[in-house]
Amino acid sequence: MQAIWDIEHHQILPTSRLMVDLGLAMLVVAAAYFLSPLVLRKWITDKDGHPLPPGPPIRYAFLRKYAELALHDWQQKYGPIFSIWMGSQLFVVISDPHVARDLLVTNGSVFSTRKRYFMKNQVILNGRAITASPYGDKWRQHRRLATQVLTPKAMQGFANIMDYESHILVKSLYELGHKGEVPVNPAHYAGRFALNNMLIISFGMRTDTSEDPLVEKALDLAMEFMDLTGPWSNAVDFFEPLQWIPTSKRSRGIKLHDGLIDVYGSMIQRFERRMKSGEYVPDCLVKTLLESQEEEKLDWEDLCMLSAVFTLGGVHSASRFILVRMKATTSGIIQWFLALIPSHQHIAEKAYEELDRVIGRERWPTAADEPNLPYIRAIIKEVQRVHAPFWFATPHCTSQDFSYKGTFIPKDSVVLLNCYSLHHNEERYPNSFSFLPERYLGDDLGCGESAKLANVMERDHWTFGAGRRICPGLPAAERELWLAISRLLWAFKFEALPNEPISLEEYEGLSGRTPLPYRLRLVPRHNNLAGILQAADEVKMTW
Ligand code: HEM
Repeated sequence: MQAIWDIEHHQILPTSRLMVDLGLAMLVVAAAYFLSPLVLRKWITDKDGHPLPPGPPIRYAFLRKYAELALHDWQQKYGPIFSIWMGSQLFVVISDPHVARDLLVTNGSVFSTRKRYFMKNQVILNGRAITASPYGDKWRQHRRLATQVLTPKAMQGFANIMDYESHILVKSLYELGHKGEVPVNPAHYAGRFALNNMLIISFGMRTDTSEDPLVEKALDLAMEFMDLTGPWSNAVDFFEPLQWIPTSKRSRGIKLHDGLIDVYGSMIQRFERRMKSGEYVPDCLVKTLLESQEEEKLDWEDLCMLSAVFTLGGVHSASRFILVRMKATTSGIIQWFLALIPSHQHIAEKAYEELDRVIGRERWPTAADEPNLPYIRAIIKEVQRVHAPFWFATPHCTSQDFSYKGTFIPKDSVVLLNCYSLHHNEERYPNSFSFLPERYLGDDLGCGESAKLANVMERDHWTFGAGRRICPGLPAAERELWLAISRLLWAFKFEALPNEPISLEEYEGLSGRTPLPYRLRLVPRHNNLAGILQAADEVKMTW
């Protein structure tokens, strides 16, 4: 039998006994580690003795598959603000509109930085791309540059192309569906719609076919980004020693970072060549960045990451897409809308009534019609409430200690906006688990204006986050969603397939959520559709 020399007691121990002792010691250490919140919750207080927000007495290594359900249970048990430990990271979870306003908006100077998530913010985005930047001058500078092309006024410059893209979306689905005879999975086309809109805003270009190699590359990168990031998905973010182990996931993160620099870097170089040769280039993010690069002291990685996050972020959240050649599929708000509507025919009927009455059948809705179609607006808001793509927005982080209503929120806490519970607040949204667009009738505000309301209980929803980090792409996203959804409703009836139920409960994605793949029939509502769709053919834009 193998033996080992025990230095302290000067005796030989059998290896098996030593292994058992070691195993036991490790168990004790692990138990002490995972149960330490029992003690820490008493120890960690502010100078006035206020404890952390209440929460479970153990540390978690992972949460169950649909983490929002765990958080919803906890908010029912612990209240509107609670705390949990994921590994070594303390999370403070906000589930109430007043608390969200008090902390993220009123005290935005404390609650607006980002945790240096190892995978997303360090390895992949390297602290850049606005979303990964710590709160401070660099973040302010990058956000200011980016929002120049995203203001509602700047959106006017992209109005025609967004209009055109929604045309192509409806046309593609019409052709694919053969007048409702062939069931369609709309995800790829919805994704291409969003991708083209973002490419126009970022690079002043679009893809002309859904098999475009550029789309393929961008989709690959976006899929990988979604797989690798997420507020709860990476143990490596919460157990720091794991960050030093060269795992395959870590290698994928590094490869993705390099891929983003490669793909977006070469797109920027091509754009720059055109600019320098005197060729016409449209106003867009990359033009703004290149023109101000020297003055703003932007390095190459800044340029690549800013343009990448716009393209990926916009597509990623505005309407997920599908990689048809692989089994992986994704989708977003447009996907959820199309998943919901076949089982809510009475809502579709009301929408048709409004469209026929206000718009008629000789033309279809435009951006200018939005104020006159309150029911369609209400449908879009309700889809965003019931199926927000990110149940936890993007986590914020505290930059200093903060005391709030008898609780203590330490510096470096990750602060999570629990949109699932916020969106199922029965006081604000009676019958909150039902899809009821009527609840938004009379709400004439856009999401950006609604987020500024003094009475936070009147805010429409929290899908775009809150406070100083609120999504800067909101005007673009709203315009896109309006054009796509109002036109889809004008054009089609939506029918589920008898033997292919569409799940509204299950979903895919860790950092964002999209429905499981499904098919439906899109039946033209009237004969005028064909005529209107003939008016625009695909435009090939070279660059
Ligand atoms: C339906 C579509 C979209 C949804 C639901 C969405 C949602 C979000 C959310 C929840 C955040 C985090 C906010 C926070 O930290 O409180 C965010 C941030 C961000 N979004 Fe969006 N977004 C959408 C579309 C877009 C588009 C179209 C763009 C670009 C054109 C964009 C660019 C960004 C950027 C750059 C950030 C980071 C902001 C910062 O950290 O300061 N998003 N978005």
